[in-house]
Amino acid sequence: MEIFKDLLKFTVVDVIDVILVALLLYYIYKLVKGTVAINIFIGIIIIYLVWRLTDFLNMELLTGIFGGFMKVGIIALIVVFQPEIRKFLLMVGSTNFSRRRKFMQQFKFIKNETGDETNVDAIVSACVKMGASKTGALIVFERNNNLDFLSSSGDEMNIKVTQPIIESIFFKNSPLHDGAIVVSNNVVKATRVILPVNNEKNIPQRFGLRHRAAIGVTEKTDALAIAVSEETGHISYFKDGEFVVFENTSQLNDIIKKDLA
Ligand SMILES: Nc1ncnc2c1ncn2[C@@H]1O[C@H](COP(=O)(O)OP(=O)(O)OP(=O)(O)O)[C@@H](O)[C@H]1O
Repeated sequence: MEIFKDLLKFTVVDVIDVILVALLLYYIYKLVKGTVAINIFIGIIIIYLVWRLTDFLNMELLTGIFGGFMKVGIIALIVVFQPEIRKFLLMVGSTNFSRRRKFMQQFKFIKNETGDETNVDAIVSACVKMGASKTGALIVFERNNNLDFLSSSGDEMNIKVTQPIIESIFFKNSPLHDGAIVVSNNVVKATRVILPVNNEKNIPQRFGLRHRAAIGVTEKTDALAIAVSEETGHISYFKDGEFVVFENTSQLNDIIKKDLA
C-alpha cells in the first residue's frame, strides 16, 4: 500500500527527473553502441537493478555487497569509459544548437539560421576525380560538435563548397593541400587542419596517418570524414571511428546525406 501512496505523490519534478534520466541513458547508449563498452554498460545496468531490488527486498548483506561495488565502481567506470566520457563531455560542451537542423527546421518560419545544406554531390564528385588522379585528400564534415578547436590548427577559410574548389585545395602543388579541410554548412571553414591521430586501432598496414587521422577525429567527435588515398586512389568514409562500407559512389552520396541530415 505504501508503494501506491508513494506513486500518488508523483510530482511534475519527478516526471522531469525520469525524462532526464531516460535522455541521459539514451545518450550514453548512443555513445557506447557498437563498441565493447556496450557490454560493460549493460552489465552495470544489471548490477544496479539487482542492487535496487535487493535493497527493496531488505536483503541487507547483498545490498551491502552490491552497494559497495557500485561505490568503488565509479572510479573503475571513469577509467574504463575514459574515451566515452571525454566524447560525452565534448558533445555536451560543444554542441552547436544552431546546427541541430531537424530541431531548427521547426522554427523555419521565424528565421532560417541553419545555413546551406552541404553540397555532398560536389564533394563526392571531387573525391572521385581526385581518386582517379591519385590525389590525396582528407575532408571532415562538422556536425553537432563544434570543431573550432581543431580548425584553429589550420588556416581559416570561408569559401563555399564547389567541386573545383575542393579539387584545387588538394591539388598536389597547392600550398593548401596538406592536412585536412573542415566543411560545415556548405562552407570550407579551414584548410591544413591537423587532426588527432588514432594509434590504437589495428587497421591494415596500407593505411597510414591520413586514415588514422580520419578515424581519430570521428571517434573523438561526432564529425564524419572522407579520405582519398594518394597511393591507391581509394575513397574511404568514416563515422564513429570506423570505416563505413559502401558499394558505389551513389551509395556513398546517400549515406553522407543521411548522416548530415
Ligand atoms: N594528423 C593529421 N591531420 C591531418 N592530415 C594528416 C594527418 N596525418 C597525415 N595527414 C595527411 O595525410 C597525408 C599522407 O599521410 P600518409 O601517407 O601517412 O597517409 P595514408 O593514410 O598512408 O594515405 P595515402 O594512402 O594517401 O598515402 C599527409 O601528407 C597529410 O596531408
